[in-house]
Amino acid sequence: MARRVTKPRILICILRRDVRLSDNPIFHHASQAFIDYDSHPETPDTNSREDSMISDTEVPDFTHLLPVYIFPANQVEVSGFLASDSKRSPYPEARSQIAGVWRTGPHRAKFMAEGAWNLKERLEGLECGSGLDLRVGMIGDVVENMLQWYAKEKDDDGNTAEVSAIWMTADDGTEERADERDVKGIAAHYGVNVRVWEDEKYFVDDRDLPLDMRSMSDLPNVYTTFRKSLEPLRECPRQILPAPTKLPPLPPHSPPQMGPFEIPNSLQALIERLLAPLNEDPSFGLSSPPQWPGNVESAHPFMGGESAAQDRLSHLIVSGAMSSYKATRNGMLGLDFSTKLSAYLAQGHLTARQVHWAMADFEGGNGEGRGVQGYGKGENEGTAAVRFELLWRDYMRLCARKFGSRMFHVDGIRDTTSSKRREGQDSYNSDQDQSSAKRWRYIHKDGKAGDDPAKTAEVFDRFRSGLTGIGLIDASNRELFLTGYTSNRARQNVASFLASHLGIDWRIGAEWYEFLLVDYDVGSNWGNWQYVAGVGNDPRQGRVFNPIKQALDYDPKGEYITAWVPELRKLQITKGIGPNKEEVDQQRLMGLFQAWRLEGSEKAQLGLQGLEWVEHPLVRIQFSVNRRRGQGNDGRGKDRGSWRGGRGKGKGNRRLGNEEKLGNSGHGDQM
Ligand SMILES: Cc1cc2nc3c(=O)[nH]c(=O)nc-3n(C[C@H](O)[C@H](O)[C@H](O)COP(=O)(O)OP(=O)(O)OC[C@H]3O[C@@H](n4cnc5c(N)ncnc54)[C@H](O)[C@@H]3O)c2cc1C
Repeated sequence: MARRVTKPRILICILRRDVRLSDNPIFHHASQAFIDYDSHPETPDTNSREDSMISDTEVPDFTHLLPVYIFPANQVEVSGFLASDSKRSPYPEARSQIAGVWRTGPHRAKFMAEGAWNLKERLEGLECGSGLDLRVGMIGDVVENMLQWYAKEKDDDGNTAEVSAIWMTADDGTEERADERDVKGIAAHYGVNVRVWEDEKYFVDDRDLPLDMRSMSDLPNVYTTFRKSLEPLRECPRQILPAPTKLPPLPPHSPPQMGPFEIPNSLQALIERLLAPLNEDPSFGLSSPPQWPGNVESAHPFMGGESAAQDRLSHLIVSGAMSSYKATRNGMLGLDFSTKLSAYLAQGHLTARQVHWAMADFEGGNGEGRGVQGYGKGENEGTAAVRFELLWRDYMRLCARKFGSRMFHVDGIRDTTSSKRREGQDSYNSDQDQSSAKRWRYIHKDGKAGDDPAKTAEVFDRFRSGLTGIGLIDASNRELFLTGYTSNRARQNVASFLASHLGIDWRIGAEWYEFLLVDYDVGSNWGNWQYVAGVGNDPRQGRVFNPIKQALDYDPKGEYITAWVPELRKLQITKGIGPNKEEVDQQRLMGLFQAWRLEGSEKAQLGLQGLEWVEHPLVRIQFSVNRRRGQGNDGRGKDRGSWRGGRGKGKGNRRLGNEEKLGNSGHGDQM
């Protein structure tokens, strides 16, 4: 049907962490409104829309849709996009507040670029003239630039194009909410209406939360209480919004990228621009950065984007990995011990309810996975455990909404009374004047813990480089540096080690994770760090992970440690127990877990003698095993041998062993 010839009226959609075509409220409603309008241009039929969220008055009158994905300059370093060497970026470097590390590292920058590019291709593939513009800058600046440009620009017929509305999806991070306020303020100045849609990438839709929880002050401070209020979890998620097949076309003209930046026109060039400033110092400030060991593969070799996310989800169903998830989720090596969906979920390449419905179809026998064990047999242990974990993610997100900048405070979210007192204050840096319940060691100031910030910085450097001398911690930090991923089990140990064994301000660990994680998510990262550091919403405070016992339980053959710490590969940890029979020698395993325990001659033979991390580990954890022959460990925490855990030398190293978190029982508040 021919459209009325009129000046273009543009709906601008700002995309942030909702980089997908399917199950995306913005694209769904833009498509619905457009199709309705296309069939009945004079009397748009708003009643036919599926979702009651959108009312007649809220449907903007638009002829064109301009989706825009913005790399935000405060989170992603954008100086690589400068149009020439002589230009200077108007933005400060995108570095963290305390440790001064990049906020977005190479793994996630690449993943984000792949995600945005994939969406661009998917939109262009609809063949209705749609597409995606990529921009860099602060979100408010980009929007202002666009509104200014449209206010001045004439189209081919001499008409000024008109921006009829701006749509974006809500996000719970403090910076993201500030962006939303900026956009609203700027748009109001230009007389443009802004609609911020519910963020629908979570397991439980906000609109379905129990009434008393909608006001955040009533969000339970304990996950179990939250979960129980929503069970049965399988019945929680809403239906998926279908991917549109037709969208309004891009406007005839769109504002160019504002100077001094320019946007390249291929994915490869986009990635190069993002990585250019990071590549100036590939050691990222470390004196001995981890090097790729041979013969090991990344546990997260996946590329970003909605298409890759759907492929991964489908693989998890048809391979049976989703159904075996409960048994394997505490693993550390390989592709399928856990879902590896976190990065897709964090960037909004995938929604939690898409994961739910893929599993529900399998459980109901009407989806993929025919022939796989459990097909058509309802919820199984694995699929139930995935739902349980997805709800953790929801909970962390709601905590971020509830506690705002308190998520970044050294005392965490526990000190809620003083948090109320200090409401409105940027508490990220307010530790200067607050008395912490715990004395932390800082790298940026004297923490009054008898420490020296310069020394703490050295210790932090060794921690990040995987040179602490504790095998599990070193393997995980090297893996993280090199691949952008490390398992949940390893993350818990690493966070606990920094906060409890080393007594270092947990926030610099969280900043380091923010920099490196491919799946970084503000609520999940800062919430989990707080939880493990003992300043978050763990109902049992003061738990400390013993990385030796944890290694014994979850890496009983030392495979994970030797994969990432190749210096230890030649250490023979088995002994003969009969003709052609071998078993792991627990005493030698202890040498793998902490190399300082090896005999001098053995260290010399293995080339370990004289290495700082071997001779002078950051912490020595006294731990011995007394295992009867033949009583092995099944690698999933079912250790039946006896052991004695003792007090280590590091400060803050308290209540090791018995007080550590439960194994993989799946009970209580375990993450
Ligand atoms: C110190 C620390 C920092 C963390 N930082 C992040 C982060 O920045 N982003 C992030 O997504 N997760 C974070 N986690 C949680 C968890 O480690 C990862 O979600 C998980 O390891 C990702 O791998 P997966 O997708 O294979 O997880 P799976 O084990 O397959 O779990 C399925 C999904 O459930 C969710 N999930 C699982 N565990 C948790 C949890 N403890 N908290 C919140 N969601 C969870 C994730 O979305 C995950 O993709 C952190 C955990 C710790 C201890």
